[in-house]
Amino acid sequence: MPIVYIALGTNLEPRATHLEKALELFRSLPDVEVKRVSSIYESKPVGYLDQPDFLNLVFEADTDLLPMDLLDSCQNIEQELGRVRTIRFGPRTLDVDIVLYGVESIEEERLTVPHPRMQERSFVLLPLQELNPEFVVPGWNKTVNELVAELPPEDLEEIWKYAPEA
Ligand SMILES: Nc1ncnc2c1ncn2[C@@H]1O[C@H](COP(=O)(O)OP(=O)(O)OP(=O)(O)O)[C@@H](O)[C@H]1O
Ligand SMILES: Nc1nc2c(c(=O)[nH]1)N=C(CO)CN2
Repeated sequence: MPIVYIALGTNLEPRATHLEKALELFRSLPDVEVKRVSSIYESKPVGYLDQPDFLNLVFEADTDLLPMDLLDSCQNIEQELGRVRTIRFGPRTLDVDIVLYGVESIEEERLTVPHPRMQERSFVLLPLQELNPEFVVPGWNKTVNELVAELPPEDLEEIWKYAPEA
């Protein structure tokens, strides 16, 4: 059964509630076993800047779902949390990204894994580093620790860590 890492992000209040609710929905899926959840990280928006700050976390899960079925489940949970897609990279009640699906590299129209922007995102790499620092990321052939070390120093200064989710 592959271990997967899934990233959650939210920048519309109540942000912490959206993360809690999303984890609850993932925990209720019969084919997904949530194993560990990172701390919550707060950071300024990356990309489209004129929007509120984000809360992000990453969780680790075992799953029997094939990648596309896992993506469907992630998108269903996004919908349940009421996300309305407007501006690309813009505000959202919940964004769910599949960061890693075991050691697989996937290039499909609807799904690219490892997530194609993970290596430039402190809000993905820092929570992932908490959970699996020595994991070798397929495609980059670098560990999570090495990818974190390559982030610009300011990206590590402008991100705030809070206690792990219960
Ligand atoms: N690894 C992945 N995880 C989740 N969605 C993915 C992934 N790879 C490709 N996608 C596709 O990306 C599409 C757009 O996703 P979304 O609207 O969440 O982008 P975004 O959140 O604005 O940007 P980003 O993907 O950089 O977080 C989704 O419909 C999905 O099919
Ligand atoms: N800090 C932060 N910035 C972002 C995020 C996010 O989750 N956190 N998600 C984005 C689009 O997916 C764009 N910018």
